[in-house]
Amino acid sequence: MPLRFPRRIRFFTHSLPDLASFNSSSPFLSRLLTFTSNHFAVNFSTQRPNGGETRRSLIEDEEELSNWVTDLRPGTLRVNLTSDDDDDEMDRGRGRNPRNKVESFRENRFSSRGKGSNFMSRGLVRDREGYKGLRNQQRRGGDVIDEESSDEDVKSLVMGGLLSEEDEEEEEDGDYEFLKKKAVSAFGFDKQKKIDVKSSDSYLTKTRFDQYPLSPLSLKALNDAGYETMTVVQEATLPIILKGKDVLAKAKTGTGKTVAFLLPSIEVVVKTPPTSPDNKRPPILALVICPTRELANQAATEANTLLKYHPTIGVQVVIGGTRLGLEQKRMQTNPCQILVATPGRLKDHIENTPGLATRLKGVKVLVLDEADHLLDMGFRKDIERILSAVPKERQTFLFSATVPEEVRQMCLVALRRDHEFINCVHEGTGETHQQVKQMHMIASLDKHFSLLYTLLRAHIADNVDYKVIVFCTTAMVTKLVADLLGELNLNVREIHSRKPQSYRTRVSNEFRKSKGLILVTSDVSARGVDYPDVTLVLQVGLPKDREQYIHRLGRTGRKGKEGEGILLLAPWEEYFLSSLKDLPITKSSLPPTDPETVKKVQKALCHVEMRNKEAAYQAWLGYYNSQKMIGRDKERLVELANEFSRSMGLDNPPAIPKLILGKMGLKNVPGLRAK
Ligand SMILES: Nc1ncnc2c1ncn2[C@@H]1O[C@H](COP(=O)(O)OP(=O)(O)OP(=O)(O)O)[C@@H](O)[C@H]1O
Repeated sequence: MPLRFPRRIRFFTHSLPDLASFNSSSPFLSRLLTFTSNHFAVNFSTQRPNGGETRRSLIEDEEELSNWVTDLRPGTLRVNLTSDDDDDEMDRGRGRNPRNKVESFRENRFSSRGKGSNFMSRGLVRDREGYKGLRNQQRRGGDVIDEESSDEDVKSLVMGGLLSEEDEEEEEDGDYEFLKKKAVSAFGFDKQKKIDVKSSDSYLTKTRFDQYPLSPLSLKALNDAGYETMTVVQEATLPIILKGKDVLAKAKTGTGKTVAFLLPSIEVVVKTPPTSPDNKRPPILALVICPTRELANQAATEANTLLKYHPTIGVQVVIGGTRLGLEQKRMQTNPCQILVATPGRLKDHIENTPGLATRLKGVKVLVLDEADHLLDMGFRKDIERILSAVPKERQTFLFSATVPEEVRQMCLVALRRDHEFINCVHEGTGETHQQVKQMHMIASLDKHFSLLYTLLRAHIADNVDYKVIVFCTTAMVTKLVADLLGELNLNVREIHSRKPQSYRTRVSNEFRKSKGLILVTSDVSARGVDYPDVTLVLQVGLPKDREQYIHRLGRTGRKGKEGEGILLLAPWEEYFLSSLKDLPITKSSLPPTDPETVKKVQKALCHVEMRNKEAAYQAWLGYYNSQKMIGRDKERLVELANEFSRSMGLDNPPAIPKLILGKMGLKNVPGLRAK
C-alpha cells in the first residue's frame, strides 16, 4: 500500500526557521504550497508588511482570486476580448507561469475576506456566475463572444486577461533561487524519483508488448493495430505503472504517449470484477482528462482500438460544444467504465448529472494528458474540482511532451509523493525531433501574407503529398488567413474555436485522412492531435510560449517521420527566439517574392470580407496586448496593430467599440479609432 499523506496538514512556522521572512515580497513559499493544495490544505501565518498578522490558507488565496474575478466590472477588466479569447486551448495557457502571474496577483489582491473550509464549491459557484455575467455584457457590448463559446471559454478569457494584466507587475524576487532550494528541500521535492531514459533517434524499441503481463485480449488488439514493439515512452513507463506507481512522464511529441497511459488503464479495468447489471450507477474506473475536444475524441478512438476484444468495457467522451443533455442521456443508457473528458465539461457534469459524483468515487486510474497545460492557471479550478471528486486512493498518470520546472512542482497536487518522474527527453536540443528541420524567418508585417503564400507555393511544388498546418495567433486571424489562402485558390481548411464542434470534428477527420491539403488553425490544434504525415508546420506570429512552439512543431515529424517547421516573425517579435536558443532552429533568408505575387495577394485581400478583417484586427490587438513584451507599451502596440491593419489592405484601422477598448485597457491610446 503506497504511503498516503493526510489531506489536511497544519504547517507550523517553526518547521521552516525563516518562514516569517516569506512575506509579500518573497512569495515563493506560498507559490510552492499552493501546488500541494489538493493533498495538503496548508495553513500558515505571515506577517503583512503593515505589521498585522494574517492567518491564511493558500486555498483561501485561490478563493480570493475567484472572488475578484467575479467582482470585476467591465471598466476594471483589462482583458483580451478580441483575440481567440474563447479559444479553449490557447487562452487558458496565458496564465501558465504561476511565479509571475498568480503570485503577483496574490500580492496585489490579497485580502482576508475568504474563509477556506468550503473553498471549492463557493469559489466555483461564484466564478461561474461571474463568467456568465461577463459573457452577457460582452454579447451586449460588442458581440465579441459568439453563441458557440462555452462558459469554459469565457472563463479562459477572463483569466487570460486578468493574468496578463498582472504580468505587467514587476516582482521583487531576488532571493528566489535561494528560497526555492530551501523550500524544495523542506518538502522533500528534491527526493522526487527521476528516471532519465536514454533515447536513441528511433522512437521504437525492441521490447515487445507480450513481454509484459498484459491480458491476451489487449495483446491481440495491439497486434491488430500494428503495434508490435513498444515506443520509448511505453517501454519506460509500463513496468513502473504495472507495479502500481504514479507516474509523471515526459516524452517527445508523436511518440505514443496515448497508448502508454491507455493500455495500463485498460488493464486496471480488465482486472476489476464487473459490477452487477442491476447497479444503476456502475463505477467509472478510469478517467482520462484532455485539454481539447479534438484530443479527447482522439484518445477515445485509441481506447476503442485497444478495447477491440474487450466487448464488455465501454468508453465515453464528454466534451464542450455539444448538448449536455445528450451526453447525460448517453451516460445513463449506456454506462461506461472509461470516461474521457475535457475539464470544463466534466465539471459541468459533476455538478449537474445525477449519479455521476457517485460513479466517480469508483475511479482507480486518473490520467491527465498534456498535464503541464491542464495544471496551469487556466484549468486550475476545473482540475481542483475533478481531483476532489475522485478517490484519493487511485493511480495517477501525468503525460506531456513538455514539463517546465514550475509545472513539475504543480504536478504534486495530483500525484502521490512516491511517484516517479520518467523523462524520455534530453533537455535543449533533445526536446524536438532531429529529423524535423526548423527555420525562422524575420520579415516586416506588410510582407507576411505574400511570404506565407510564397512559402506554401514552394512547399506544394516540392511535395506532391504535401500536408501543411499553418498556426495563427487567434481564431479570427486564423479565419482571415484561411479566407485569404482560399481566395488564392489553395486547398485550405480551417479549425478554431469559433467553428461549431461538428464542423471541427469533420474537418479534423478529413485532414487526418487527406494529402494535398492545408489546415489553417489556432492553438486548438497545437497539442496532441495526431495527424499523420504532416510535411510542414508554419507558425505565423508569436507563439504563446516556448512550450507551445514545441507542441505546434510536434504536429510534424511524428513516429520518426521527416518534417519541416518554419516560424515567421516580425522584427519586433524576434526576442522570442531567445527562448528557443537551445533548439536546433536556424535563421533562413527570405524567399524572393516577385511583384506579381504581391499584387495577386493584395487583390485576394480585397476579396476578404471587411467584417473578417475588422474581427482579425481586434483579435490581433487583444492577443498582442496580452503578450508582456509587446503589450506593456500601449502606444507602440497600437502602432503595430495599425501596421497589421495596413497589411490587410486597409487605409484606416477598423473602429473598435469603446467598451471593448476599456476592457483591454486601451482607452484613449493614440492611433485607435473608437466607436
Ligand atoms: N507501439 C507503437 N507502435 C507503432 N505505432 C504506435 C505505437 N504506439 C503508438 N503508436 C502510434 O504513434 C502515433 C503517435 O502517438 P500519440 O498521438 O499517442 O503520440 P503522443 O506522444 O501522445 O504525441 P503528442 O505529444 O503530440 O500528444 C499514433 O498514430 C499512434 O497510433
